[in-house]
Amino acid sequence: MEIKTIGIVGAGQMGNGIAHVMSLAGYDVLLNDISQEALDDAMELMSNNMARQVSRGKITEEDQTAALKRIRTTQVLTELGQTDLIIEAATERETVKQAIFEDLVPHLQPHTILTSNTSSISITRLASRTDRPEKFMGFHFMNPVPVMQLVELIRGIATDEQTFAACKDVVDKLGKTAASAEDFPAFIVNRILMPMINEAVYTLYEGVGSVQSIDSSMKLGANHPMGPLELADFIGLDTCLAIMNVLHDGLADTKYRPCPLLTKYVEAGWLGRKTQRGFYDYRGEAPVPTR
Ligand SMILES: CC(=O)CC(=O)SCCNC(=O)CCNC(=O)[C@H](O)C(C)(C)COP(=O)(O)OP(=O)(O)OC[C@H]1O[C@@H](n2cnc3c(N)ncnc32)[C@H](O)[C@@H]1OP(=O)(O)O
Ligand SMILES: NC(=O)C1=CN([C@@H]2O[C@H](COP(=O)(O)OP(=O)(O)OC[C@H]3O[C@@H](n4cnc5c(N)ncnc54)[C@H](OP(=O)(O)O)[C@@H]3O)[C@@H](O)[C@H]2O)C=CC1
Repeated sequence: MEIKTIGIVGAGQMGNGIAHVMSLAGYDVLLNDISQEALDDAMELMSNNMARQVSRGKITEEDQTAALKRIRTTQVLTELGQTDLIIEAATERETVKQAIFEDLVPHLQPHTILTSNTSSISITRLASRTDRPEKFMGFHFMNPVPVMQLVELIRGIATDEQTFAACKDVVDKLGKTAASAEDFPAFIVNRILMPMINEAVYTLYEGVGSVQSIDSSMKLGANHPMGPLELADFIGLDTCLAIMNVLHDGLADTKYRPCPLLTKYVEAGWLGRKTQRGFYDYRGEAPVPTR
């Protein structure tokens, strides 16, 4: 079955990036969020990001105009039932995702494929709450979506071959590279990346280094494009903590214990770039370390 229309749930940093690349690849996109403000912000951000791509010669102005025309927004989740493929990219909380899929199910066409952009949560468990576990899988983009080459594709226990092939075809049409991961907590990228970020927070917590020295060390000493604390702020500290909790609960090993300092930042509402404060304070001209 050929996929033509894509529904995206959640217009945060991932939802807007996914809508951006899907529309440029020629798909009709219906973007949903509970907040009209989030939908308006996403449209503005996509327009700005595409304008930058135009100015760098990566796409033409015609590409940008045509892509933006292919995106519709809605606060009514059930309208997404008319699309061929749904990618859920709402907050990393299992109860939120389950409620979204439960609301969607009665409104889906028989052929609609359901996927989640979850960073860590069991695909098999999410699928089991729907009417179509065979047409359900993980479709995990990396941040920032327009720049990062990888998409992790995760089969749940019941995912069928046609569903996997249809999603792989979409990844190919985006010009990105698919990696297949088994359905275990946090899959491949976050199973490896998130304990490193958590360890960087422990390094800060134990006073081994400051925010600046930890980030500089990993940038200059290990050639990482961003330091681990800068990257944590970029991902969102709430998302980082949620992933560590899934690893800790799902693998029952103390080596995945979330650092209490990470928990404290999240409890303070200091979630990183999206709230303007995390391991750095972004409210001034240049980011200032908060420790
Ligand atoms: C948590 C999960 O579940 C999984 C994850 O996603 S984990 C996170 C994975 N992501 C990473 O590890 C990102 C690590 N960081 C990087 O790779 C780089 O710092 C970065 C690509 C984000 C920025 O690179 P940089 O060189 O510092 O900055 P900058 O020059 O501004 O950007 C590089 C290019 O990306 C583009 N870019 C950056 N953000 C963009 C966005 N949101 N949309 C479109 N283009 C963007 C820039 O326009 C620029 O393009 P050109 O090459 O044409 O100039
Ligand atoms: N950040 C990252 O680097 C990556 C994140 N992911 C995953 O992508 C998903 C989204 O993350 P991200 O974009 O960073 O998160 P954000 O916090 O930026 O965005 C989440 C969006 O979902 C909205 N939302 C919450 N509940 C609902 C709902 N019931 N229906 C519709 N929209 C809803 C939120 O609205 P409001 O703000 O009003 O609550 C918000 O606009 C998560 O599962 C995350 O793990 C995957 C790869 C990388």
